[in-house]
Amino acid sequence: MPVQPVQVAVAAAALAGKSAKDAGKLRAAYAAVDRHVKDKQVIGIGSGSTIVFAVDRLAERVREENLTVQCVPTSFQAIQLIRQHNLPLSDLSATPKIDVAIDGADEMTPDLACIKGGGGCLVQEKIVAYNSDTFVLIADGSKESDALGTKWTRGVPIEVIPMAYVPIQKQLEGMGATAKLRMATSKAGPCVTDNGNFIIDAHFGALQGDSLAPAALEKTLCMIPGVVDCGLFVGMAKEAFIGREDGTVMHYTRD
Ligand SMILES: O=C(CO)[C@H](O)[C@H](O)COP(=O)(O)O
Repeated sequence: MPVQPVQVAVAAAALAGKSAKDAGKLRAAYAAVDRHVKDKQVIGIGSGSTIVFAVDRLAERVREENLTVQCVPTSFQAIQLIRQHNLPLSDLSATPKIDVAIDGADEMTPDLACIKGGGGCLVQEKIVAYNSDTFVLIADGSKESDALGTKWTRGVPIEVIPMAYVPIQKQLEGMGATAKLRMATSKAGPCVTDNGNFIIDAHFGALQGDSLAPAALEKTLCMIPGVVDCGLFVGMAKEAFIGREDGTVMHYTRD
């Protein structure tokens, strides 16, 4: 898969006080917005900490260039971000065809397969990505990996219907995974997604070999009754912008 460095223009003020990691997220986000966003587009807005920088840049461009865009959110967090920046909020009913969706990732391989859902928004993220012409990942350099499951060891996030979580957890353990029900922070009990479901984080080790290859595992997981979707995104992203701590931004493209 081709990968090459790209130039990104970022004002020094935007980087002031940022850690090298956050500066990497910001540069990646700006690179994606500057290369992909055009007037009159419908834009999918991902979730997480990196997308915050992308929405900042998007709002800046909309103001400065007088762009007309529609924003389709992937989570309640994304709705709030869109509203806070006074960007036009849309949804898949009003604008079912998305021109470009931009989103973060928890771990990504050079073929642009990734694990998503660290922030618990994987279901809507996958729906928005699937309905976009171009799905672009943005991340800092800590997300680059040779094999999924080796850097992001918290497990593949799997959104499940609450009444089914125990049998699904047992089935995942039978497949050799460490499967944990994600618990909420600042609230007693499980983490409840924007869709009213639970999340099981299933760590299988490195996702390699016949049955654990990301594409095969994604299909297997999604076939389990009660699973709504999983955080393996395979063959979806066409490009990725990765902001490394040395200040470079690497641009990955998939044929
Ligand atoms: O999938 C996600 C949320 O469900 C995020 O995109 C992913 O967790 C990356 O987050 P961050 O940008 O904070 O590293």
